[in-house]
Amino acid sequence: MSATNTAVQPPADAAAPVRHPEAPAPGEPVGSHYENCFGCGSGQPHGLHLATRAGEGVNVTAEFTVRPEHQGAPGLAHGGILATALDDALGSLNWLLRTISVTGRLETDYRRPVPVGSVLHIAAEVTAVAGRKIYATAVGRLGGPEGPVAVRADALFIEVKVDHFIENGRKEEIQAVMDDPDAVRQARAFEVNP
Ligand SMILES: CCCCCCCCCCCCCC(=O)SCCNC(=O)CCNC(=O)[C@H](O)C(C)(C)COP(=O)(O)OP(=O)(O)OC[C@H]1O[C@@H](n2cnc3c(N)ncnc32)[C@H](O)[C@@H]1OP(=O)(O)O
Repeated sequence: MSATNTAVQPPADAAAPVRHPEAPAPGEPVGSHYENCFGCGSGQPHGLHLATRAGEGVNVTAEFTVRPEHQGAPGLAHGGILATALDDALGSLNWLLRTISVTGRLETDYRRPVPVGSVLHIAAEVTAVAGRKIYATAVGRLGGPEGPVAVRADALFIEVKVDHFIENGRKEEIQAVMDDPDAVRQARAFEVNP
């Protein structure tokens, strides 16, 4: 079944995505953007701890191991958690484009239940770019990277500046990030994207 909303489908005049020359090399881990991120941060005990690697194109692969704290129904992953896993893998595509963008829309199809203990093998890629709009898609498979599809999503990400976070985030967390000069330098560098 394909997406139903045209908002997540690129317009005919959208451009093909371009892998940034300073993107992580194929096979390299794509680091977490923030240690307290529920999707990829190491500082969240119940988080998803997504392990993501760069692909050869404008794409990534990631694995998410479903733990008991991720349940919705007994023994099964919560659907919102699965959407989070896809959303986070899609968010890590920022590192391939070297942009900063946030999810505007995420349309998810659930095809198979995902048991606790299983590994969701995620593949995500940017399909097109139109101005600030980044169109991307992600799929999560069970049993291996070629296994049956359990969940998939089409997404629209919107490019933002670092100020998006500074102006909207809670002061305590923003201040903590601002106190780390490396984090600020890295984030600002993403704003300069020839
Ligand atoms: C210092 C720390 C750095 C940390 C870095 C972390 C990086 C990454 C983290 C990743 C973590 C994982 C990922 C996460 O969890 S990201 C977290 C979840 N997402 C959010 O919190 C985003 C909340 N939304 C917003 O902030 C604003 O709405 C944004 C910024 C998205 C747009 O507001 P803005 O005022 O800027 O722009 P605009 O309103 O003029 O819209 C622009 C264009 O886009 C179109 N449009 C917009 N929305 C939608 C929509 N829903 N469907 C269809 N179209 C939509 C709109 O029609 C327009 O089109 P056009 O009229 O031009 O044709």
